[in-house]
Amino acid sequence: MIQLQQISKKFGTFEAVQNVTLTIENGEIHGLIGASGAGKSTLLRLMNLLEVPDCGAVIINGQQLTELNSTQLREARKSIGMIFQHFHLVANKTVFANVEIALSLANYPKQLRQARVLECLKFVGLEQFAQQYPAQLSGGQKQRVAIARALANEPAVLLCDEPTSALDTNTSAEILRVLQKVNETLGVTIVLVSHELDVVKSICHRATVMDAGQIYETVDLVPTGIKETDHHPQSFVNQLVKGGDGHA
Ligand SMILES: Nc1ncnc2c1ncn2[C@@H]1O[C@H](COP(=O)(O)OP(=O)(O)OP(=O)(O)O)[C@@H](O)[C@H]1O
Repeated sequence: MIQLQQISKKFGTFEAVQNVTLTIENGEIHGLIGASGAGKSTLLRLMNLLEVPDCGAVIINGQQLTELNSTQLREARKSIGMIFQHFHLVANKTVFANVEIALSLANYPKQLRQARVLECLKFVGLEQFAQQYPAQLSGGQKQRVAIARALANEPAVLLCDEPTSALDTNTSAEILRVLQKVNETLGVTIVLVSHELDVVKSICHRATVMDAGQIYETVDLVPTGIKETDHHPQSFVNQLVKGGDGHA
């Protein structure tokens, strides 16, 4: 369970997050949605203390992160994975090495690392790309590597900051399907920041709408499912010329 209790964060005099209290249950996919600048990313980064709150408590599965020293925080962060809009892969390392980094940073036993990396790459469908470099991959493949890296230490929570915003509709659907599999088969709690309503509606069980650094409302959702998009070239022509729904 993720518990945010009356947390606030200022940048200079600007209050990016103001007195937010929110509980996210284990096993949920929870969306954070709102206009640009509403404070979604800041709130997400407060959940693993990438941003340190000015006041309030961040409690993950009973552990109050805001009270930990740096060694304890490093240990606690093993159970909180994170992915980003622009993937944040290391360009001069192979796909395999990118995932392995997470294990070495966590002092995962050396003799078990290779098997664990391959297991994570297999989970995201990329085991055959282990020796490629990020530049040789599509955006969707890069995001899948980032997911494999985030899963390496078997996190209980996965924080996702606009994970599909740099991707086209079909690739976005592919990543949402992987995130749903992470939630359903591994039981990982997911917090998903997005400015796209369709993304949140497709896989989230609840969503929190943010406005000007505060929670406007939290709502229950019934996920609508991930929609396939028709990418036949005629569908693009139809959308361009007729402003239709894209179905040829
Ligand atoms: N490190 C920082 N230093 C100064 N201001 C910041 C910093 N990080 C965020 N802000 C400001 O805090 C506000 C909230 O930013 P945040 O990125 O959390 O919003 P957001 O809802 O995720 O918006 P977007 O979708 O545009 O990323 C913005 O006005 C932003 O400029």
